Amino acid sequence: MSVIQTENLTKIYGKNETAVTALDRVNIQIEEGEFVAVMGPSGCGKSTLMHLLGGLDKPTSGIVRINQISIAEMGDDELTKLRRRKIGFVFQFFNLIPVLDAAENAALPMTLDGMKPDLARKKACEWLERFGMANRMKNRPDQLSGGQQQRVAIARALVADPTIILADEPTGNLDTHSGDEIAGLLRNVSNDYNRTVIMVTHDPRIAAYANRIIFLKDGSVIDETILEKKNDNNAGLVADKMKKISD
Ligand SMILES: Nc1ncnc2c1ncn2[C@@H]1O[C@H](COP(=O)(O)OP(=O)(O)OP(=O)(O)O)[C@@H](O)[C@H]1O
Repeated sequence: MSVIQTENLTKIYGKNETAVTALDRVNIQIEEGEFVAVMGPSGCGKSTLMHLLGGLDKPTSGIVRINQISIAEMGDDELTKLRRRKIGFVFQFFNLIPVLDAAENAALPMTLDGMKPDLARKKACEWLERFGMANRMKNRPDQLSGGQQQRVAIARALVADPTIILADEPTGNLDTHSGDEIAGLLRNVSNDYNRTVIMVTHDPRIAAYANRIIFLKDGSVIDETILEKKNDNNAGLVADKMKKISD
């Protein structure tokens, strides 16, 4: 059953002569537990798509369904609950709070949602331990490497137990080695914990960790590739496709 589905999803910024069509009748369907990468040249609409899927912005026309329910039909309370509990967000620049330690940062969505700090911290620590951060719980962000900070941000995205993770260029601010580790971690989150992960990236090597790649150009889906198994040739295949699209 699809967890996310769009129907003729369209977003136009501005009006009249300044109007920009960022997404043009996009139809995608994403199943439970999939790890999908979204790729395409700069300005093709990747971030716009993520914002609409996460209910952070509204489409000009068309529909986003999460677990078969159109988010346009949700009231404000329901939409807030969806964003807080059903969807976890991961960003390029981690967005951690400098004065909080790793566990407090990862626990934040639960403490903001009214959970007792001790219990929220326990839940956050469980995810941090799974991500190899057991001895870093009390470190503040400035005492952590970029890759470690992104692990904290991913733990924060998962702490409320959402089924969907939306990651916008999660490796964009990391070196090659840390980028690989984070992409591998997101793949494990999808495979081992049955979360649906959608990740924007411009890096073919990172996209090759996904099970499926959706290619966007000028606001439209122009191609899709299913990657059956992780292997060393996938990044090359994806890079070739990207080059063809960009030419
Ligand atoms: N708030 C906005 N107002 C006007 N135009 C916008 C706005 N946000 C995005 N756009 C335009 O919509 C198009 C799609 O932008 P979007 O950020 O979704 O692309 P992207 O594929 O994520 O790009 P990049 O890879 O460079 O981050 C671009 O032409 C962009 O300039």
